[in-house]
Amino acid sequence: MSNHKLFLLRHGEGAWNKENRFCSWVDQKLSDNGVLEAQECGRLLKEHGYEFDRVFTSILSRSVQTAWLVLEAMGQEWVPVTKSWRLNERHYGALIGLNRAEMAQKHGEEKVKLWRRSYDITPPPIDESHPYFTEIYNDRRYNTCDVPKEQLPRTESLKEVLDRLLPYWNEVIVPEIKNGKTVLISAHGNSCRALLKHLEGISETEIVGVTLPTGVPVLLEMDGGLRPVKPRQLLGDPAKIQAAIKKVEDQGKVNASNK
Ligand SMILES: O=C(OP(=O)(O)O)[C@H](O)COP(=O)(O)O
Repeated sequence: MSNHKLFLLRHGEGAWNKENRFCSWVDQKLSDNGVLEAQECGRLLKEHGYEFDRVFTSILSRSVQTAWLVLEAMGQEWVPVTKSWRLNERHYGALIGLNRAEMAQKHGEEKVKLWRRSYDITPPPIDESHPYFTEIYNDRRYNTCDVPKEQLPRTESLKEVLDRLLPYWNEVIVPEIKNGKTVLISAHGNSCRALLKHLEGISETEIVGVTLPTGVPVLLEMDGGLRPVKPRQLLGDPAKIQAAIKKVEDQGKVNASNK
């Protein structure tokens, strides 16, 4: 049997990617540039001749909007799209809304890197006094989850993202892939990193060095047991992809440009 192809995609640039703020569960839309990134991603996938059977997104608008734009650019708008909070971005707790460069100024770049990229460090939880608490937890979308609202996270490490994502991956997405379906997961920087860690067996130390740029599809080819048969491929111009990764890494530096 031929290998399975799985595509992971971090949505196009959102308004807060541009402002260098931890966005997480705040529902920002794509920026104008993010719309272009998603459309360009769809054109690239179409040029390669890829066809999707199923698309999975989080319940945050930027991942849903990206999936729509990609499918539209590919002429595959009819493909079923399924949404789950389990693909949401990592819940950044009390860090939500804060500017990364200002945090680096205050706490040091190393600390910010640990908050952003380590496997098991959990930021302080969000509480009711946080400026975005009500906006997040009063949002109707969180009444639709498969756990009661009170049990939704108030902060998460990458490990905790993987813990809530894995049941959905195993019970909903894996059967589709094993049935021969080609799947696109349009999600977020850290929900995609968590899944990559699981699929590629990346160590807790090595995952710190994995950063995903916005709007760049990651192709994983896997055998029947869903073990990768070759290294992940980031599709597109390698120089542009490296520059985009550096831009995300630099967001945690004191003199990040926010551009
Ligand atoms: O909302 C976020 O990610 P997203 O833009 O992939 O949805 C996070 O704020 C990403 O932040 P990070 O790159 O510091 O982990």
